[in-house]
Formats: sequence, structure tokens, C-alpha cells
Amino acid sequence: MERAQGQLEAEMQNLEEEKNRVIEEAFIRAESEMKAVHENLAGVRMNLLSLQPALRTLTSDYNCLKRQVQDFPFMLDKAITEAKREICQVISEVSSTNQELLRKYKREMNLRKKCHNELVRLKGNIRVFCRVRPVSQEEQDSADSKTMLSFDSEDDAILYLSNKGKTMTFELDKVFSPQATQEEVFQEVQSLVTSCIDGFNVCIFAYGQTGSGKTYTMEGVLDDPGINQRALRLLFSEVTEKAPDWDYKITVSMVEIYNETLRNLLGENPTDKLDIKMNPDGSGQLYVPGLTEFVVQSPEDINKVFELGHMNRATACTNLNEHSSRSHALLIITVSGFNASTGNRTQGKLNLVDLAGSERIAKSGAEGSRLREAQCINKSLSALGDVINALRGKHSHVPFRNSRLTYLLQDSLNGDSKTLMMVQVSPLPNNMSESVCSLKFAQRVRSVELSLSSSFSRRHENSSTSSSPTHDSVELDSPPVTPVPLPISRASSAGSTLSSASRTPSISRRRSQSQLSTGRLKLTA
Ligand SMILES: Nc1ncnc2c1ncn2[C@@H]1O[C@H](COP(=O)(O)OP(=O)(O)OP(=O)(O)O)[C@@H](O)[C@H]1O
Repeated sequence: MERAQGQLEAEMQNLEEEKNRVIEEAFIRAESEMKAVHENLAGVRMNLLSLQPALRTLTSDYNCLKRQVQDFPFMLDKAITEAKREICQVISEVSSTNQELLRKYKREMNLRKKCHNELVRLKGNIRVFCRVRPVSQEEQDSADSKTMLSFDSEDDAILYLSNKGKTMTFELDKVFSPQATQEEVFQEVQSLVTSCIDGFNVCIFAYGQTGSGKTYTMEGVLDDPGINQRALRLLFSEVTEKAPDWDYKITVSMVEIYNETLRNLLGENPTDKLDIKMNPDGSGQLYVPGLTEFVVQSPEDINKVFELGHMNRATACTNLNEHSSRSHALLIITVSGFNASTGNRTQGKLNLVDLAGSERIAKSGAEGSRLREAQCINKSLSALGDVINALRGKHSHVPFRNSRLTYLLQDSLNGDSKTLMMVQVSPLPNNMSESVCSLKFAQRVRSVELSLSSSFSRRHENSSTSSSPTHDSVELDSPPVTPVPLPISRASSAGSTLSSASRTPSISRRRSQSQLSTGRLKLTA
């Protein structure tokens, strides 16, 4: 019993010790945990302390933003109102500048038109050029190739023609020697071409006997095109350049007049005959029902037009060369413009005409269909001369209706329209009588015009220069023609609508003027 009690006490003793140890350990652990918690707490406190300024900044930022957000609609309204006011002010400034510019532009345009009209009035609106074609290789080889034409080295408007021992002098507006290139010829006519953009109607005729180079000048050859193609290309590039301000439309028609019958060369059926009628819209303008008008929208279209016209012309006849000599070929280009900012509209027409051969076949005993062809050609060329004469003579009646050609071109020959007659001449002695006829025709056309464009000539209206430039009024082997002594209007032609840049100071012209003052011109023997 005592032993058991001793054991129990010892166990209790152990347990008591064990308890004290565990408590001590727990206390130590609790103390170290407490210490760690304190340390963490201190860290958190430190963090809290360091975050406080940032929090204050954030709070103040937030408050600031909040105020701004509250103020924003008001500020926005204010800014918009201010911007509106500034924009309105700028717009009104720009618009008044614009108005001023528009006013100036319109005034300049009117001035330009007035100057142009005045220039046309002073110069006369018919110009006559002459182009002498070169002698071909074949002709050079033949015995009869000696050219009878010569040029004035100091005056590019004079042409001398030797005939039967006498030298005839012709004075025109410009003479192109056989060396003149297609480009040089075009340079002289390009201002006339572009004037149709300004709303003028223009006619350029190639006149002369068969084989004198009319088609070469107008159509040209594949690698060296003539006036037709160059004109269309120039017009296209000019209107493209003006595109931001102007909206232009270029349309092209091609017509052939054969035996007084009109054919549509760009139509689906080129053998169909066309008629010329009064426009039912009451405008008093003529129109050709069914005439194809091809709208040119790209340079490629230009090639298409010429290919189609050429193909249609060729398919409707057996021999194109012969046929083209006996028919008039017309390329009619219309340029319509609209300026959206000024509201201005323009419409000009450029008629490029390769006339039928002017030789007088009727006098050489032609019969049947050849005779009819010749009569038709003579009739229309004479009608052209009569119309020009009547127009420039301000006759009350202008016989437009005497031929299809003049009837079709009525609106382009009338009013302030401009005409250029390109007289083609062969240099060969065999062709001399026809060359003389062509040059006389040209000179009479020019003299009709000149006789009305200077006061001097008005006084001489009824003298030798007033004869009508009718085609068949020119007689073969008639005495040498007297040069038209009217250089006054040409002397004042600086700034001509037709380029005068290439003209040389003219001894001949001075000579003409001094002869003019004596009232007489002699032929050079
Ligand atoms: N300035 C020139 N330079 C080179 N060749 C030319 C020139 N003028 C004409 N020719 C050539 O002379 C020939 C006759 O010219 P073209 O056919 O143009 O005459 P045309 O007056 O139109 O004749 P047609 O009345 O028969 O149509 C052609 O072979 C042409 O190529």
C-alpha cells in the first residue's frame, strides 16, 4: 500500500512536471507568436502610415476629377459655342473672299471675251494658211519634178509661184513650206482649237486639189497624226487639267458628205443617210437626227473613234482613196462645260473638215457619175465661198442652204465663230494651174475678211478685193493675181488667237505697206 502510494505520488510528481513543462513550452510559443503578431502589426502600421499620403492625394484627385466631371458639360457647351463662333467667322471670311474672287473671275472672263471679240473684230475671224506638200520620191525621179513655188526667207506669209515666166506673189496669214512638220502646223492652230473650250465655234477646212495633202494635214499618218487627232488629244488634256473647277463633256461625231448626201461614220449602219433638221426645241438650232455622238472619256476612246470612223468610211465604198477625194469628211467635236462654283456654262464646237478635191473635173469632160460627183463638189465648194462672202459682207441673206456642207456648218460659221482655211498646194508644175486656182480662192477668202476688218479696206470694199471667193469663179490661166494690199490688220495682230510667234519681221510686209501708201502693188516679174 505504501509502495503503491509512493508510486502514485511519483507519477503525480511526473505529471506535475510534465504539465509545467508543457505550459512553459506553450507560454514560450505563445510569446513568440505574440511577438510575430506584434511585428506584423507594426509592419501594417508602418504601411498604413506610408499609404496615408497617397490616399490623401488620391482622395483629392478624385474630388478634383469629380468636380471636373460635374463641370464638363458646361465647359463642353462653352467650348462648342466658342468653336462655332470661330468657325462661322472663318466661313464668313472665306465666303466673302470667295465672293470677291468670283466677282474678279467673272469680270476677267468677261474682259477676256471682250478682248477676244475685239481682237477678232480687228483681225477678222477668217485666217488663211497655205501648206505646200513635199515632192515625193517617185515624183523626184520623174522629169517633171521641178518645183515652181518659192518662199520668202523673211516673211513666212508670202508664197511665190512661177508661171509662164512670171512670178505671182500670194500673201496669206501663214505659209508652211514642205519641210514644216505636223507638230509645227498644229502649233499654229492650237489656240484656235482650244478656244472652243471657251465656247467658240470653230471651223478648220483643208482645201485643195486631190493629192495636195489635205488628208495628210487633217488626218495624218499612223505615226505622225494630223490636226484631227492632235486637236482631240489637246482638248482632252486641257479639260482634264481644268477638271477641279469645270465639269466638261467632249463628244465626237464623224460625218461624210458625198454627192450632197450625209452619212454617219460612227453609226452602226454607216450607209444610212442622215438629214439636217430644225431642232423641235424651238432654239432655232439645226440638228441631225440619228447622228452618233461619241463621248470621249479617255485617250483610248480617241483611238477608238478614229478607228471606227475609218473602218466605216472604208466599208461603205470600193476604193477609199478615190472616194475620199470626192467627199467631204467632217470631224465634229463639241465641248460642253459647267462650272459648279460660278454656275457658268459653255458650249463650243470644233469642225475639222477635209474637203473634197477642188480640181475642176467638170471642165475636163467627165461624164456620168464622175460628172455628178464633180458637180456636187463644185456646188458645195462654191456654196462655201458664197457663205463666207455673205457672212463677212454682212449680207441680209446668207445662203447656208445651198449645200449640205454649209447648212450643216451654219451655226459654226455664223456669229463670232472662227474659221481657218488651210489651203493645200502641190509644188509640181503639172499641178500649177490648180495651185493657182486654190491660192486665188484662198486669197479671195482672206481679202473678203480683211476688207471688213480695217477701215482702210472698208473704203475699198467695192474695189478688186470685194469679189466673192466662190470656188468656180476662178478661171484657169487667168492673169497673175494681185496680192491683196491689206496688211493693216495683220500689222496689229500681236496676241492673235492664232499663234503669231513664228512670224518673222516682214520686209515684204513693209514693202506691201509702202506700196499700199502709193495705192498700188506690182507683181514681181
Ligand atoms: N506634208 C507632207 N509630208 C509628207 N507627205 C505628204 C505631205 N502632204 C501630203 N503628203 C503625201 O502626199 C500624198 C497625197 O496626200 P493626201 O492624200 O493627203 O492628199 P489629199 O489632198 O488629201 O488627196 P485626196 O483629195 O485624194 O484625199 C500622200 O501620200 C501623203 O502621205
